[in-house]
Amino acid sequence: MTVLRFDNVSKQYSGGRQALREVSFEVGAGEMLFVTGHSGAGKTTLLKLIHLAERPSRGAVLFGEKNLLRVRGRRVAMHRRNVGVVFQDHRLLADRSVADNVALPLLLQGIRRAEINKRVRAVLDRVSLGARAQALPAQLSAGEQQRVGIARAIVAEPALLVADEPTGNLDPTLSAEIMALFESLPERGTSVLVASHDLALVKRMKKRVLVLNQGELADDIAPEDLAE
Ligand SMILES: Nc1ncnc2c1ncn2[C@@H]1O[C@H](COP(=O)(O)OP(=O)(O)OP(=O)(O)O)[C@@H](O)[C@H]1O
Repeated sequence: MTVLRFDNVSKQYSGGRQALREVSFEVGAGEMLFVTGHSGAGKTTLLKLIHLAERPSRGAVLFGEKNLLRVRGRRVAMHRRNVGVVFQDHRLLADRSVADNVALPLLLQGIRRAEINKRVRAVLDRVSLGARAQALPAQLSAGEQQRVGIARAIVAEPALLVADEPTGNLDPTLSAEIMALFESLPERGTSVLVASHDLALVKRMKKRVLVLNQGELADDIAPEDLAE
């Protein structure tokens, strides 16, 4: 089963910059893969087209059976329930506790408070932040804040998680912990697409790698073909 399909997708920003050129690939259910490339190669743009922060100039993005071109208005919020997003800069609400930040996607779905509390506790335990549930984001380290962002992105068990440089500012031990968490998601039904320019990390993970070069999909490397 295919979770995501890019069909000859191009993106030209209104400033004239061509960020993506005729990019085509598919992501299967239960797959974890990376997208890599130099700064400006188009990684963030590619992720934005998936969570509808941007629209393609040409081509189609399909999410399951759905052509995202047709997802407009109120349906955008519904689509985003199925896509968890981890931003490099966390984007946590500063005046809400860790638990309240993580609860947000479930609140938007109208889930009962008791059920929300249960799910928030479980996901905070998974990212080893059970003891910090009542802290404010500013009271946490950068790595802890990133883990809160990840907890918020996975709490609603989306079909796909997209993460933009999720280990950008983290030390190697924390990066490894976050990658281990991501690796555990496919068996729970969430596919994972991670944008990273950290080639050493990408190679270590031994997953499929999409390589972007100036907006073109220059390579689509299977795990077994990754050079040491
Ligand atoms: N909103 C925008 N308006 C105009 N041009 C943009 C916009 N966002 C990105 N670009 C341009 O599109 C190209 C691709 O940018 P993008 O952020 O997707 O690359 P990236 O691979 O994520 O880079 P980085 O690793 O530095 O984050 C760049 O040339 C960038 O300057």
